[in-house]
Amino acid sequence: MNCFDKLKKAFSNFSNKLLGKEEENINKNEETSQEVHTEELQTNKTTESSIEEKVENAENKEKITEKLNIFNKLRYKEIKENDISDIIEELRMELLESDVSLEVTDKILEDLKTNLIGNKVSRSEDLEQLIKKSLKKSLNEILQYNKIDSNLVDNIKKSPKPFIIVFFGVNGVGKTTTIAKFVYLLKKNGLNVIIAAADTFRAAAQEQLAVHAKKLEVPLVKGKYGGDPASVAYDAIQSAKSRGIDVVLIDTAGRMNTDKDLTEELKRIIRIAKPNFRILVLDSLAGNDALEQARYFEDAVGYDAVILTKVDADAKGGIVLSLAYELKKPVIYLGIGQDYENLISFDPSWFLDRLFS
Ligand SMILES: Nc1nc2c(ncn2[C@@H]2O[C@H](COP(=O)(O)OP(=O)(O)OP(=O)(O)O)[C@@H](O)[C@H]2O)c(=O)[nH]1
Repeated sequence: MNCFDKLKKAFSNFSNKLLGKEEENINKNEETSQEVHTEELQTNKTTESSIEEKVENAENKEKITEKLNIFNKLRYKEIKENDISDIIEELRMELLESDVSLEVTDKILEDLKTNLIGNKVSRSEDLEQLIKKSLKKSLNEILQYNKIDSNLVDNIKKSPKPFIIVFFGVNGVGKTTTIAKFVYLLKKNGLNVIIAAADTFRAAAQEQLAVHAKKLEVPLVKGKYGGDPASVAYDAIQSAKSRGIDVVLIDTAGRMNTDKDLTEELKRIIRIAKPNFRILVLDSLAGNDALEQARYFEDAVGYDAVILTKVDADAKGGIVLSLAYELKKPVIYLGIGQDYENLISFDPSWFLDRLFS
């Protein structure tokens, strides 16, 4: 699965540039171009313009090599801010491009500067370790809000029944699909479930959930198109109570931050259903918009945790850090495909391993 690769690459690029590892590649490329050059000379095909090009390439190469040779310049000397400022700026760009927010990027780079500047290193391995240690420590601090004591399924098992969860988020992020995956997970854990199709706004949403409910063999409480979603949630909860069902999952209509009426409606569903747990569903491909959505829903209704969907579609990963650091919200599951089993627990250690393996 390709995910978080961009973020991983940003960190490894920083390390490689500082250690001059890329120089080896440039030298290899240079050898190849020398061979081509010799061939050209032999066949007498060298033109004036190609010579000019080569001079220019050689000059560029010199500049790049000088830049890449940072470690050789730093060896045995105290690292100064000036020595690393260029590659710190390059890392800043790469982190921002990986959906890491400004605030989180600043923290990572400040930590990196604090840990590197003033140090003396004689071996490249020591510098590599120093960089890795600094980055891992920063990310661990950032991700501390992701370290929750026990997972949601265990919490549900320990709590009084029915345990009520409401899912919300903007249109098309994957709420309905995620609910279906969550039903599958709960059933696998021996819990029985009822779904409240409280999206009475989008006609097809009820049918989409009905298909899942049938396949997963769980009861579904539907509402009329345009009807009151809060009463659908209420009916499902009453039904769960009378039938001894463990968990009520409430699907809600997708709503944009501009939908004032739908936001009021969501507040009403929450007031009436009194959920034990509120989940914001975010699309990992939404970039900075996802962070904006997270801020909006926090101000509007508040939530306990995030499920990040479509991570299988080469998610960049920065959003996980921004959510934890800026909103103090944990990501608890990742959607990694469209099948029921494509929902995995998010584990910060797994995330760090993925970035630094
Ligand atoms: N690749 C991939 N696709 C996903 C994932 N989760 C959901 N999708 C797809 O995203 C699309 C939208 O999913 P829905 O579950 O309908 O989204 P929704 O948030 O309920 O949509 P609205 O009710 O319109 O707001 C569908 O095509 C899903 O199959 C995931 O983890 N990975």
